[in-house]
Order: sequence, then C-alpha cells, then structure tokens
Amino acid sequence: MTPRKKLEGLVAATVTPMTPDGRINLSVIHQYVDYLVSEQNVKNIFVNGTTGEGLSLSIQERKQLAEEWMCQGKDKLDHVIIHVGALSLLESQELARHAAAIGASGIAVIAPSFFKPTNKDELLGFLQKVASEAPTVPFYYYHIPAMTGVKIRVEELLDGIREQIPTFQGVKFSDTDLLDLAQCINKKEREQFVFLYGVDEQLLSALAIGANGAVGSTYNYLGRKTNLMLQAFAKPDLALARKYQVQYFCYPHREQTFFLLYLPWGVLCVVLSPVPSDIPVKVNCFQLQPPAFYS
Ligand SMILES: CC(=O)N[C@H](C=O)[C@@H](O)[C@H](O)[C@H](O)CO
Ligand SMILES: CC(=O)C(=O)O
Repeated sequence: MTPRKKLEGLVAATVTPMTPDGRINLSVIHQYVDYLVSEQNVKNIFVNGTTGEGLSLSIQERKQLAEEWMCQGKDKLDHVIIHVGALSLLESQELARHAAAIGASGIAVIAPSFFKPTNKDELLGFLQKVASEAPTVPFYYYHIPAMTGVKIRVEELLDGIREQIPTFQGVKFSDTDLLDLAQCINKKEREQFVFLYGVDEQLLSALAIGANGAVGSTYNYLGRKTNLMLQAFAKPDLALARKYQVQYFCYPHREQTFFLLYLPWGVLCVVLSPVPSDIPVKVNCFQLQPPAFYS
C-alpha cells in the first residue's frame, strides 16, 4: 500500500460480506479486493461505512473486518479508509486507535446521530476527540445528513478546523447540497483538503465544482464505467461524461440502498443482483457479478 499518495478518483464503499447465518465472512475478502482491482479498476476502499453497515456491527466485528481489509489490501490497494464513527465516543476512539495500529491510510467519522450535536462546536468537539486518538492518520469528516439528521453545513464546520484537528484531510460529502460543497471547495484552504463526493447519481455535477473524487456503493460494480466518466470529464468531453452519468438514472439505486441497509444478511447480493430470491445463495457463493443491466 502507498498511503501517502493523494487520495483521488474512485473509492468503493465496500459491503460487508456475511454468511447466511449472519456472521461476518472474512474468507471472501481477498476475492473482493482482487475483483475491485482487476474488474473495476478501483484501488481505494472505504470500510465499515454506510454501505458496509458499520453502525450495525459490533466493535469486535468492525475491528476484524478492518484488519482483514488491511491485510488483503496490502500491496494491492492504494488507500484503505476505515470508518470509525459510533454513537459512543469511547467506542469511536477505540476504533480510531485500532485503525491507527493496523496502519489504515485514513479514518472517517460521521456525526453522532441519536443525541445529535446541535451546533458546529459540539460536532467539532466530538470529531476532535476521535481524531486525536490517531494523531498520525489522515482524518475525514463523513457528512451524510440524510442518515444522521445532522445538517450542520460543512462550509461552517471547516472554518479553523485544522487548528482543532491537525490531521484533518478532507470530507466525504454525501449530500445533494452542491452549494455547500462549492463553498467548501472555494475556501482558501481548498488546496490542502480532499473533497470526495458521495451521491453517485450526480458525481458529474460535483466534479464540475471541483470535487477530487468520490466514495460510493456503486463503484463496487460501476467502477470501470465511472472511471471512463472521470476520463471524459478530464479531457474534457462533457457530452461523453454525461452519457456515463446517465447510466445512474436508469436503475433504482435508492431501492437497492434500502435493501442494503435493512437486510444485513443479504447486503452484497442486493447490490449485485436485482432478484431478491437469489440473495442467500449468492451471498453464500460470493459471486461478484454485476447484474446484466450494467454489462
Ligand atoms: C445513503 C448511501 O448509502 N449513500 C452512499 C454513499 O454515501 C451512496 O454511494 C449511494 O449508495 C449511491 O449514491 C446510490 O444511491
Ligand atoms: C458510500 C459510502 O461512503 C458509504 O457507504 O459509507
């Protein structure tokens, strides 16, 4: 792994492979890594986040998964970002220390979502207490207000953030408020920070205002095609880039996400197969085949 390479481009938010009896299935992670690298041309991953259902896993499970992804990603992946957010500050800190100990290339934290921070300073206080437990690991704030209910604008949060969190590296921005994102990117510190967009269906719009890349569930199976969109955008061939973005309008991602979140034993397959009756078998076999729709 080459952790100091700047994080940009696509990051796959990995699903958590499970066995049919509801245990984490570490044994298939090596296949999963190889699949991402060779089939999707994606060399960065975001582990234990929304797609990976990190908040529904135990601390022990999250640590085991982080270790396995790190181990299998060694020499194959560029960046392994571990999401360490939790409702309990102590648990989040423990996960941050663990991620540092296993050599993660970054950690990310969502806002606590039951007893919510009500203003910027409360949120920053929580993030700072987690980040300081991993003082050499790049830190990302994971903004996903639709899930957390914490709507504090990121632009406001960024003011003076480096003073409080010296490891602050950037934001995983999973919201449709592109004005907030644009204002973040236009801050004077923008060169130092990385903005990774997290609403896959409108990544092209985020690229247009300066996002550095993207973290998302769909890059597990649309990585290769979305890389073509990034290339078309860079050229620039906007007509072609739009063609690639449109593929995202043709499939009910939001329904998929619903399944992803609420069927803990079927996560992987719901992403990869639109046929719910196939779920248990496919999870078992860990068939990383995109649905025909995308091929
Ligand atoms: C709520 C959710 O899971 N958001 C993901 C990232 O944050 C996205 O990658 C979506 O899964 C994707 O945009 C499909 O709707
Ligand atoms: C999409 C993303 O980053 C997540 O699943 O956490």
